[in-house]
Amino acid sequence: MSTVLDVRGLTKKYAELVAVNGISFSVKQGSCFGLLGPNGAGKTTTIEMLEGLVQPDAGEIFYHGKPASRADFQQLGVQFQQTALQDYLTVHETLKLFAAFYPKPADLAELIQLCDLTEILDRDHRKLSGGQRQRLLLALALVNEPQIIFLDEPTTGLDPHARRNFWALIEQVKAQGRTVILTTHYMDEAEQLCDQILIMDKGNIIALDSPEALLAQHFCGALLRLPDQGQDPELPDDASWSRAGGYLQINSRDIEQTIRLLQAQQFSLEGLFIKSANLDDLFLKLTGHSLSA
Ligand SMILES: Nc1ncnc2c1ncn2[C@@H]1O[C@H](COP(=O)(O)OP(=O)(O)OP(=O)(O)O)[C@@H](O)[C@H]1O
Repeated sequence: MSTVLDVRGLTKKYAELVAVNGISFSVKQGSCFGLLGPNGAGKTTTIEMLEGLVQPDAGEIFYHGKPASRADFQQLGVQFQQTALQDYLTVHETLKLFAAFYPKPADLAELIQLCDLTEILDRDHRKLSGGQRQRLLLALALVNEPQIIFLDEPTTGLDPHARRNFWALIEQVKAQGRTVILTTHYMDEAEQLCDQILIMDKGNIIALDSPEALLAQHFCGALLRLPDQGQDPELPDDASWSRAGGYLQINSRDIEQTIRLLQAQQFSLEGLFIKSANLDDLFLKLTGHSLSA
């Protein structure tokens, strides 16, 4: 897979605040790249620099191996969280309006089928459900046939069924060889869709790799969670533990040995819960708080 986007030392300052602090990463064609981080981490500022909307103070952006140009920015597909659409237009009219902005728009019939808009073509776009609106916004972001598409929290506020439908749609967009750059507050979404994730905090990269590699680097074995009983556990060196949200969380390679040790140390096992680590746990470990919306 070739590299479609290469970012080196990207920096943005607002007065004394370093919103993005010299970050570097690259994105492969046809992959889904997830940008995650708590509020104020610098995700939006980063995305806006990549989209050509904000001028970096330092660093370089390369699209397809060349310094980013105006033409590159114009060829991006961008799905905003909030897009002001023309009132009183139907879904079909809105699509046609957006298509008219571009010299070589996508085939609208194909786009309508891809984004599953056939049933709602004649509906006023203000009367759509959350999932339908997101599918329309995605179609609008694809109308200029972009090879790289930016999605800003595309499933926020959708019900689980609509989120899963939207994920299937993203998979189809990826299968067409397009590259997806996604910001999300949902860890399960990142785990499901992203080939690579970048976790930011206070303008810096705190983790960058595939979800599987990051979980393997930071966790071994399973996670045991039990209600915090105010006592510190004594565990072997290869186990680690932390306290959060009224729970004691232990990452241990040997579950049986850990349970025996806890019992020997007079911990009650009532409420004990064992699970494998996911990106939520990773986020909590790296930033000290959960990202779950
Ligand atoms: N135009 C601006 N002027 C001054 N400060 C700004 C501006 N834009 C962003 N910031 C600051 O830069 C930091 C990074 O903001 P940014 O919006 O990039 O974070 P984020 O990770 O996208 O957060 P969120 O998840 O809340 O959208 C924040 O401290 C924010 O207050």
